[in-house]
Amino acid sequence: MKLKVGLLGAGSWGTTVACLTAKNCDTTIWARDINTVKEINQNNTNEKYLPNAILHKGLKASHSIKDTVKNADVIVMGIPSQSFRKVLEEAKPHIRPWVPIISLAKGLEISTKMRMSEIVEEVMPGHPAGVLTGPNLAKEIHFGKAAAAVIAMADKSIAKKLQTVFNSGLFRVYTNSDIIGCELGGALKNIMAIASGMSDGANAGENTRSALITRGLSELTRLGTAMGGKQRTFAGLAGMGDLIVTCSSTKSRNHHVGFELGRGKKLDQIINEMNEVAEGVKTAKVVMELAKDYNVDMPISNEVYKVLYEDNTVFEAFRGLLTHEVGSEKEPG
Ligand SMILES: NC(=O)C1=CN([C@@H]2O[C@H](COP(=O)(O)OP(=O)(O)OC[C@H]3O[C@@H](n4cnc5c(N)ncnc54)[C@H](O)[C@@H]3O)[C@@H](O)[C@H]2O)C=CC1
Ligand SMILES: O=C(CO)COP(=O)(O)O
Repeated sequence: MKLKVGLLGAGSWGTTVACLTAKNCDTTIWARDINTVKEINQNNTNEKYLPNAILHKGLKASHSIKDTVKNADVIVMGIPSQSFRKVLEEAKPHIRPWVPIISLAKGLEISTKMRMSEIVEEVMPGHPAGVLTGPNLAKEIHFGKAAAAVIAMADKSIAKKLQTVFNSGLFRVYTNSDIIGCELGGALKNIMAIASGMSDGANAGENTRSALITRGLSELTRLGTAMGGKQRTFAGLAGMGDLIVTCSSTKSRNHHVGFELGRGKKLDQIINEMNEVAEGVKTAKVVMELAKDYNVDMPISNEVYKVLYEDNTVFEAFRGLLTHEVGSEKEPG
């Protein structure tokens, strides 16, 4: 018998992942907007988030969280980080005991500095928590371009079972037991993507972008390992892989925010003009606090933060980076 997936959140990635799981499992997706529910059920489209895409014909949409999760064998959370807890709490009374809960989100909760799997453990103790992450631009995957991802869970046997839920011909899902590293890789690379976008928007050049990616990897690995992630994870799909794609692609929303900042637009205007989330904008706040808590030097994140929240210009950010002491590449600084 096919497993049943209940997926909460019908944005671009939630809808894309629902189409992937619909190939292997009975999948129901919850959308908070009734028009999105009708559109998915009647037309097999979700134009707001996946323009010109035809969704999997077997995918069902629901406007009821209860109906989406009550019979599910796996819950997938396609909700951005700042709303993740609220939606999970709404779903909680209807989720069956011990059902695994997999996060798709790449961010940290501002008020608590928590990772999404920590929120799952707090709200729903006893349920295996995991994350699906990696270099996965929704708009490419939906249109059938090959990609690889990681499912990270503490329990290897459950991760192995869930591999079969998400894996398909063109979407290759590896397992990893380092959930801390995988979640942090996904959250921290978004800030580097804003930095890289700023550099591209200001026409700084491709050598600059490459330097930002490489030093960004070093920076996120420093914080990530201090917080308990494994060094190897940051060199894998959830770290370097995701960092490269998000820092180099104009399809990335975080890169887009940085690009527009680099062209001189104000953050409020950029956000108001987008109808999708760029998680790095909020994660930058949390990361500056974590850098202090763990006493880790994060020069790129610090400059991004000052552009986002202290009215610094992109020019000042680059000057800040260029005047930062140049250490040895081998040293942590
Ligand atoms: N789009 C992509 O290519 C990828 C996105 N992600 C991550 O997946 C997560 C979800 O992102 P997307 O689907 O891309 O975002 P999106 O901006 O396309 O859509 C967000 C969805 O969440 C819903 N939502 C937002 N706040 C809500 C609330 N308070 N209550 C209920 N629903 C709410 C929206 O209605 C929308 O359906 C993010 O953390 C993102 O970083 C991860 C990999 C790839
Ligand atoms: O995480 C992503 C690709 O792996 C998507 O990045 P953005 O949220 O910046 O679009």
